[in-house]
Amino acid sequence: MFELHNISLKYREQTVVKDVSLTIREGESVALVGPSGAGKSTLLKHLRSVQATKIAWCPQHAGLVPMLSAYHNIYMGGLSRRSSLYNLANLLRPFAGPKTEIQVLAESVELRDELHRRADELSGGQQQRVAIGRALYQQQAIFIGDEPVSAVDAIQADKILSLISQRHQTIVLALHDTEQALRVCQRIVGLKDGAIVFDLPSAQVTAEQLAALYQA
Ligand SMILES: Nc1ncnc2c1ncn2[C@@H]1O[C@H](COP(=O)(O)OP(=O)(O)OP(=O)(O)O)[C@@H](O)[C@H]1O
Repeated sequence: MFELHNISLKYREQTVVKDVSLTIREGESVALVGPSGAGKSTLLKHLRSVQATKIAWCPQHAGLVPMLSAYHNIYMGGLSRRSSLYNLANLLRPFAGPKTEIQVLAESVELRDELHRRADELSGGQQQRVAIGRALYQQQAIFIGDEPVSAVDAIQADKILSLISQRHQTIVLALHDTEQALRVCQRIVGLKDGAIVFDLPSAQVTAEQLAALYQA
């Protein structure tokens, strides 16, 4: 799925990911963990760019269209599967097919009454669940999520992450909550200052390794 060899990534003159090598195989679930600014988002964006057509993408900031309903924002995940004419007509009056699909999807991310409300009238957690719905509606094999459940309560977060796992062959997530990362992903990649500090099966990651990652 991904094979990076000694990759460095920079913004203007500043290198923020340094000499990283990382291979991710089909079927793996991988969590990137590490302190703020470690380079997790930058690395995820790079992974997204190398497999652009195969990725369901859930960014850190939901990036919803504020004046459109939750329904239409989720529908956007499937835009590329349909013609422009179909998409335009569906914007004016939703067709039965996508309407049913999106209702079912919305239920699965615990959005029921919110589906026809404007995105900018939803809470942060509701907006994040719309963004997850939009990513799920992309119906791709690989899910890349940058803190996809950071604004959702712990019980909902676990349910949503297991839904994401069920629906994708391969998942790569940046997660701040290391316990959640250990629960959800089989493999943990610890990043610090743009470099990989450890890359281990979840069962082998120790509390000391995690603590060291977050020490200044
Ligand atoms: N668009 C940008 N332009 C310039 N520098 C950036 C940009 N985005 C991120 N950076 C810098 O790159 C470094 C890595 O940022 P990145 O967002 O990848 O970290 P992160 O581990 O995802 O952090 P967080 O957990 O806070 O989201 C940081 O020093 C950040 O300031």
